[in-house]
Amino acid sequence: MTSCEIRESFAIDVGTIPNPNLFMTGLMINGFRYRSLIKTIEEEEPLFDGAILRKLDFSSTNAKFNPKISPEHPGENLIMRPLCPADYARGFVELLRQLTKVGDVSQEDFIARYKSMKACPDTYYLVVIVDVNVDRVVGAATMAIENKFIHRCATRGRIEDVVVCNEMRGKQLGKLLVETMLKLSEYIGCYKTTLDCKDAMIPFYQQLGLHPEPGNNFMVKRFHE
Ligand SMILES: CC(=O)SCCNC(=O)CCNC(=O)[C@H](O)C(C)(C)COP(=O)(O)OP(=O)(O)OC[C@H]1O[C@@H](n2cnc3c(N)ncnc32)[C@H](O)[C@@H]1OP(=O)(O)O
Repeated sequence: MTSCEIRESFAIDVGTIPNPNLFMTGLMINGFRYRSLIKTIEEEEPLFDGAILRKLDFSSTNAKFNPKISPEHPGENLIMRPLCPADYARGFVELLRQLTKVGDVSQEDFIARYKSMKACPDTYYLVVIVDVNVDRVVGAATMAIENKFIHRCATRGRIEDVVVCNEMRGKQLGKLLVETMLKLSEYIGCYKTTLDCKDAMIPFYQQLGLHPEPGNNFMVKRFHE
């Protein structure tokens, strides 16, 4: 490959990524820069096609947003997008510690889990909100899709692991994350979407159109703490 071809590949690849500035850190020697770029693009590979987030109709929402926000415009200096491998370095796992016990999760553990999710297309939708000013993950939520035989081979969604970092709470991001997950599950065609939460969180989810169903119980058997 000539240096000219290398530069051409660089230009094409940079054009496909959201924030090219992040990718200008490779060595100036052509071959080295190209190799470091490829590694970086892998690190920024989204778990799923983020275009789906822009297709969600936020013209009407269960949540009241004031001011209005959406996946495309989550707030000043914020972006919402699918999880990517580089989010480990952006504090994704640390953020989860504000939700529950996480334990030791090395970068290798994280990448292995990311890859196992990525290998199941249309199943795991992990969305993050990133503060681009500080390049940190400040919010996250998951929707897992379960394919069933019942209800004529229906699909259901489960919302999991909703969290917003302490410093960013009260800015509607929690509502935005859950509303996005609900709209996403509707868009995908789920016949229902559920979540488990503590009693204290019921009012939060009720304002988003979720409600406890009389007669339906949440049962659990725990095998580990
Ligand atoms: C399925 C699950 O994952 S359940 C676990 C939920 N996650 C957690 O408990 C982790 C720790 N908590 C958090 O990360 C955050 O407090 C979240 C995600 C619950 C809320 O995030 P925020 O960005 O602060 O919420 P947001 O600003 O959108 O708040 C919206 C509204 O919910 C209300 N609210 C926020 N937290 C709570 C709560 N714990 N209980 C009841 N209401 C709440 C707010 O008062 C606000 O009401 P308003 O719109 O009438 O003013």
